[in-house]
Amino acid sequence: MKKIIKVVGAILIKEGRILCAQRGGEKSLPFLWEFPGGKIEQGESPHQALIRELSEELLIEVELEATIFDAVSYEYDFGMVNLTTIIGKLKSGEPVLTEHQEIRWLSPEELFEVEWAPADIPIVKKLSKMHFNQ
Ligand SMILES: Nc1nc2c([nH]c(=O)n2[C@H]2C[C@H](O)[C@@H](COP(=O)(O)OP(=O)(O)OP(=O)(O)O)O2)c(=O)[nH]1
Repeated sequence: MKKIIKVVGAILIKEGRILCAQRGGEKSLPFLWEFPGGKIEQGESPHQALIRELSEELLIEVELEATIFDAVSYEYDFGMVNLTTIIGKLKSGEPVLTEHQEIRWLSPEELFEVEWAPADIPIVKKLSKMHFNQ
């Protein structure tokens, strides 16, 4: 039985575009693209973990939707990632890269121009067919 890694990622929307982040080269899944976020710590809700992670890794404050957008599981060689995603928007600050290699605001139809972490594919597929007004 693989270890279960609970992760939460943000689908941050601005002017119809989605914030996409490229992982660093020294991490697991090097240079693949992901939704910014990270591991949920003991006792945290996904929302609490996401607010903490985004303030730590991108130095931003966000407003999150109350409901979960989607959740998927993917078995990597290092463990089973349970990825929960939540839609939100920037409340203050502009993203500052402290861990990521690069960030891009991509429109839904541009999402597959970058190479995503395998766990994210079903979520990215769903988003690529959507349209965001703000
Ligand atoms: N934040 C985030 N992580 C993702 C996504 N998709 C996906 O497979 N993951 C994986 C990568 C990591 O294994 C884990 C997230 O943990 P983390 O953000 O704390 O990762 P990390 O690179 O600092 O940790 P590590 O795996 O190198 O120990 O979930 C995603 O969209 N967003």
